[in-house]
Amino acid sequence: MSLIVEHATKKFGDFTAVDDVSLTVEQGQMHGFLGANGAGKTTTFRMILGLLNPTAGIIRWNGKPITYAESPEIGYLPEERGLYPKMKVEEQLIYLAQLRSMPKADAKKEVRKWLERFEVPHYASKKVEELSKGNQQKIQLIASLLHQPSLLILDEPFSGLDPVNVEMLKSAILDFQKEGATIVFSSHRLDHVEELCDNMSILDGGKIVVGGSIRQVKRSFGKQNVRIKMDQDLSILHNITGVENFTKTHDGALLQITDETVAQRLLEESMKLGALRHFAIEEPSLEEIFIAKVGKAYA
Ligand SMILES: Nc1ncnc2c1ncn2[C@@H]1O[C@H](COP(=O)(O)OP(=O)(O)OP(=O)(O)O)[C@@H](O)[C@H]1O
Repeated sequence: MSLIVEHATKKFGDFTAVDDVSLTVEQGQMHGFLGANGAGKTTTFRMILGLLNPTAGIIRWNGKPITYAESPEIGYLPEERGLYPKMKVEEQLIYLAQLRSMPKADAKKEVRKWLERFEVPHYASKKVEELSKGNQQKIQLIASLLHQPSLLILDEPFSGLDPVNVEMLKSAILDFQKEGATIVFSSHRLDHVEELCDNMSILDGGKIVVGGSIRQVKRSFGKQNVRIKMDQDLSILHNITGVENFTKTHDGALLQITDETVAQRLLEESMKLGALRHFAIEEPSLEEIFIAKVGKAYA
């Protein structure tokens, strides 16, 4: 049950919103889809969902080209609100599950279970518009996974949530993955992607500029960081060949180096300066990789 996007391109008139995007998400994997505003994430999701036809390329689910007919197998949490504001929560969730071929009695049982899990059972007979933004997001997530889809597409699932609710939704999504679902999600928080995903893609101007397993992406980036904790002034270390960036921290310094061999030299030089409390080589963060590849910070 893998998702395969092969050379997908989407043009709106002369404008290319998605440009030759290819990626594979194996069954049970969680794939992080990153990109600044307008990079083409939602357009790619809409093609995967069969809501937009690619101008070129093909999208396969379970080996077959994806069409709208597969929609009961797919769960989608759109970035913009996709719920009826005037309809009551429970009634609406049951209705949406039935649209995806779930029998009413099963839908009712699942709705109760999810409302309990997300600690909102008392909102069952309230209209969606009466709920806070965060609670509407919980209902939106329930709507996307209630019918037990095997492919889940989540566009910014954690937006508008406080940290406690982020954890609640994260654990539900992870449980869903453990049951075998294939998940693609976009987020403006790189730490969420780093924590949850096996693989990732960074989209820029409709093109994938970085893709693969997070470990592999970090390894192939080459550059690493060295964190040093000591009381002496460390700014002289900035002059060592291979030190690309020097940031003074409250307890020492963080240096970006071109490769691991520079770390050895840094260790020797810092030991000459005085008593070393801490010296560690750290892998690059996704934020650093994003800035290097896209040329601006991600947020
Ligand atoms: N129906 C459309 N007609 C014309 N242009 C469109 C259409 N849909 C999207 N676009 C354009 O395609 C580009 C990609 O949009 P898309 O919504 O896929 O980006 P995104 O990565 O999801 O951005 P965001 O993070 O802001 O949601 C944008 O420049 C957008 O204006």
